[in-house]
Amino acid sequence: MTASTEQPFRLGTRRSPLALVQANAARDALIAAHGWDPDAVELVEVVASGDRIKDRPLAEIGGKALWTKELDAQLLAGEIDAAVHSAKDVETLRPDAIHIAATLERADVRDVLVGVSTIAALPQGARIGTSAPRRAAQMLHARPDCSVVTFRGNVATRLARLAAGEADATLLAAAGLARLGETHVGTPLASEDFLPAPAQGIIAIECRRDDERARTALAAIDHRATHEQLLAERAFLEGLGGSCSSPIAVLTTRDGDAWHMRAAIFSPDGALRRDGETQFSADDLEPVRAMARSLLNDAPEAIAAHFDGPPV
Ligand SMILES: NCc1[nH]cc(CCC(=O)O)c1CC(=O)O
Repeated sequence: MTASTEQPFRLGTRRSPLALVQANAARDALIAAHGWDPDAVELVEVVASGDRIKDRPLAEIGGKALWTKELDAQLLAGEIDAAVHSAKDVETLRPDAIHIAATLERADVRDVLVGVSTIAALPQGARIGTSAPRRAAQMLHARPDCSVVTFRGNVATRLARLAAGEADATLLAAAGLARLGETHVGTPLASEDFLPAPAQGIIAIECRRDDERARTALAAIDHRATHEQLLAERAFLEGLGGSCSSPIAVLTTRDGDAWHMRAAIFSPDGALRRDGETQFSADDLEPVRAMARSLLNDAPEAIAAHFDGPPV
């Protein structure tokens, strides 16, 4: 396809530096997979409400739709053909007319600790800068003496707030740091010890469910193993009725021909933690939903209160 014979493929993206790197990765993948001219894919920058409101925790200002609402509207209005997202920021329940058509190969799933070299090296009573319930709870579970200060904004903003002494340490996704070229920052935490967020490290590209042209174009860049992990982790989230205000951690790894999932849910203060694990195959996610059910059934109220349970 060339831009002269057909309309360019319009890829919607947020405007943060990380979002733009991710959108360019999707664009490069499309161009390479189809042998398209560089101008056959056009990036369309969209301002998300989450990028405008920076001083309050996400859970307080309405959750993850803050990252998807504007891109969804443009997609449904036909102003863009697809939207590129950090899959981690895409809410569990999506409009019926929108379909996750492709995922790029999952990057490093780990969180990076910045400010100190290990969790054990945190000074007594250290302040952890984060606004992610999972990072806060998991860290407080390991270090109940620490406290959490709300840290939002893009990666550069958070690093600047750490440098300004607003916290003693912060946690950032290795995937995001790497995409921004910040590989020298901090120390990655082993994913088995500090479990990642559902979908961390995955770039997802959505299109209209009924748009065959876009679906075909995007199928060519889909990384199947990543897509399988994403669907499984999203099924787990759905089974819990979890949102971005629920402290949920999950790690999916290959186990021979099958997949293995480890998960943990927490009370927000980190005092309580429940762990689960299961094996599953991509064509049967029931074990994943069963794990969500049994975790919730056994969870004390201090944990369960932050989950809605499976959809009815
Ligand atoms: N919540 C913001 C967000 N969404 C996705 C990433 C990183 C990239 C990824 O996980 O793919 C980040 C930054 C961070 O958590 O440090």
